[in-house]
Amino acid sequence: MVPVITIDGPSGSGKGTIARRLAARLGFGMLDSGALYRLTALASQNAGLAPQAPEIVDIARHLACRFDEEGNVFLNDENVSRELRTETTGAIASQIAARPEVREALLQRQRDFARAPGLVADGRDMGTVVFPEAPAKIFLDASAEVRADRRYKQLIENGFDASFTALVEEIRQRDERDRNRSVAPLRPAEDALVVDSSDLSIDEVEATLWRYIQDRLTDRDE
Ligand SMILES: Nc1ncnc2c1ncn2[C@@H]1O[C@H](COP(=O)(O)OP(=O)(O)O)[C@@H](O)[C@H]1O
Ligand SMILES: Nc1ccn([C@H]2C[C@H](O)[C@@H](COP(=O)(O)OP(=O)(O)O)O2)c(=O)n1
Repeated sequence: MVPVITIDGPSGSGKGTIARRLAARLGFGMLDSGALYRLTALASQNAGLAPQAPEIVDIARHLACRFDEEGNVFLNDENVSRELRTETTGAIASQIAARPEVREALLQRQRDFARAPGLVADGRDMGTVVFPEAPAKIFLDASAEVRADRRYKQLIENGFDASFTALVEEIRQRDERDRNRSVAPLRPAEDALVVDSSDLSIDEVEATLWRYIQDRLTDRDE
């Protein structure tokens, strides 16, 4: 079986950053599962649909999207990388993601990303639902204040308008919805390594996870 490394955790915990570093180091592919929920949110908004509209299930099932090597994301051949990262899109993605039938529509597409030589997959339910057999599972966390601060800096750096106070509230709401939904709620898999990165640099997180992954992938080969 293709080795999969799962990285789950709340918004701003550093999943995407660490997933990119680990994938590059291992020469593995990447799945940014949040992007699929964000793409569904964007396509639904473009079609003028509310988050509860029944048509959204079909939109999720037939998403015409593409990811390139530089991290760009395309929806119907249009580069939507920038729109995808806004907090508004994140909030709608979180609402849509609470619907079991939307999650089901995206399930196989996510599993299809597992191809040789391996995959690093980040999201909310990678270790619990999508890849329960993964040999290495990580749950990345950080305090809500630290996560809001990171997101604020990231948005400003990328030229977006952002309010720190609004971000703290948005992150709080999204955490609550993602953790308390009935299907695939955000939680660590029983066999996940939980790392709180509040007081760790990106390099320190990477070093800790690298050791864990080496151990897990070696165990598997024995
Ligand atoms: N350990 C860390 N210390 C400081 N900043 C971090 C750390 N991990 C991630 N970041 C920064 O926080 C921001 C959000 O990280 P990101 O990987 O997008 O989080 P997620 O994918 O979990 O939402 C990015 O600007 C990233 O560079
Ligand atoms: N595997 C996943 C990935 C994302 N989601 C939902 C819940 C999240 O709030 C949104 C956006 O996820 P995304 O990982 O892009 O968000 P962050 O980068 O962590 O802020 O999608 C999910 O339910 N399951």
